[in-house]
Amino acid sequence: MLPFKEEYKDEIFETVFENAYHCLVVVNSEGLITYLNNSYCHFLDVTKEEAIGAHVTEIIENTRMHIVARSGEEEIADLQYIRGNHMIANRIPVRSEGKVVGAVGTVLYRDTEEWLNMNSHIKDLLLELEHYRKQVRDQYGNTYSLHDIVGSSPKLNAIKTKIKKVAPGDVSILLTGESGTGKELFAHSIHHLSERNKKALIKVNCAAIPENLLESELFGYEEGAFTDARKGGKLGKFQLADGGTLFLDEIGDMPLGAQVKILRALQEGEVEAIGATKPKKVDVRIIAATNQSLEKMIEENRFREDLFYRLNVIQLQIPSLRERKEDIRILSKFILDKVTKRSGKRVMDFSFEVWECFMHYQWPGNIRELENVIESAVHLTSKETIGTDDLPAHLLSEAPHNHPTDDLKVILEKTEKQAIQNALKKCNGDKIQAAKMLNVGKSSFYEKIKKYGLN
Ligand SMILES: Nc1ncnc2c1ncn2[C@@H]1O[C@H](COP(=O)(O)OP(=O)(O)OP(=O)(O)O)[C@@H](O)[C@H]1O
Repeated sequence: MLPFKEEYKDEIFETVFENAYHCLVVVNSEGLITYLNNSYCHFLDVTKEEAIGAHVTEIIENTRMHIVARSGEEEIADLQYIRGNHMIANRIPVRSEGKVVGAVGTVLYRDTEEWLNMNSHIKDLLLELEHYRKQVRDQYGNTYSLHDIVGSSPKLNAIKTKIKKVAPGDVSILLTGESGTGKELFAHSIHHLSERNKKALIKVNCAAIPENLLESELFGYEEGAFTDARKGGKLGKFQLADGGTLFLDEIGDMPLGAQVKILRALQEGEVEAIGATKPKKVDVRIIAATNQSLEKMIEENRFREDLFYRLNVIQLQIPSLRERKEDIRILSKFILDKVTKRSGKRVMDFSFEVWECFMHYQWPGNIRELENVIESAVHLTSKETIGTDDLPAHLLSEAPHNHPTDDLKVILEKTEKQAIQNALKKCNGDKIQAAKMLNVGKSSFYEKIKKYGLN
């Protein structure tokens, strides 16, 4: 084949790039746009002047071009949501002398009948997927991952790191911690991170099931096993969790009789439904949780030592809220956002005094109590900012005041904390500005914020 004449090169490029139906973008290795064709400009409603030189993330929604221009790994036929449409994106790295120097991206966008049909087909499929996801959520309860666990205190981060290490295995995990610290949330994230996440996490609240029903709840029964037995029998929680995870909540409330049966099921890997003629193999991972001291219960002969060792292969102690006060702010904001979205009420923030109160209160009911306090305050308040008059009285009685017996160090610390809080309030939470206002270095300011749990 004869090569094109050099003088047609520009025309060819012009035809291929500018008059193409698809959208085309080129970025350099820093992710800055070096070229955007007319179709794409038109679709994004930007001019070439605005786009060229800008970082691609500022111009194109959900783009990954800057990532490909760095990683050098091409991405073909990726679904990308831009301006209300599901587009098909290809991202191809450009190399020069073995080095990645940028990337070329195309998104398929043809304003034709087929594309519109395909787009609505995808929308339809996504709706269907959401429908099934909801069904799964309704059937098995919500599923949560580590991302849903709000907070970044060193204590919480240490638990998250440990969870990432132990979740993939099959070992039993015992979650201990006061009521309301989030044990159930952690159980979900362990399941989510494990290889069992395609199967269900089945929860048994050992405290909520009457002793005489526990066996049939856990192991199920066969048709005709007893007078009220349902036609066709009933699967137990162990069978439902087969291949997945069984979460035994409030394990300390499990009666001794049922403890023996659970131990047998775990040791032998099989369960026998009531009225069944032979046991059936089950493969479950156990996560148990308790807010009681099982060691103490063993001493009092209320919990079996052999079951304890079986469950306690890895123990994760979830810290109370008062042990990680650094998380109170972010948790409160997260909860406020959740409650206002649900209630539709416009409440934006907490007053300075409320923060003060939250930081001094001991939170015996932990995050569940924080949720209740915020939920009731949102309903009670008539302002956009929750004030102390929206809080229950017992929270206020723990508010701080200088004690006559405080030594100088304590008084200085209280004053320092107050000054930092005031500065942060004046600067709308902007730490760098607040540090400047108080004339302290950035790193020492951050240390103090951490020390006083103000982040
Ligand atoms: N880190 C967190 N981030 C966001 N929400 C949290 C967090 N920890 C707990 N919660 C919320 O607090 C509430 C109580 O949590 P959860 O039921 O998991 O506690 P628990 O330790 O299992 O309590 P109990 O021992 O009483 O069963 C839930 O609504 C949960 O979503």
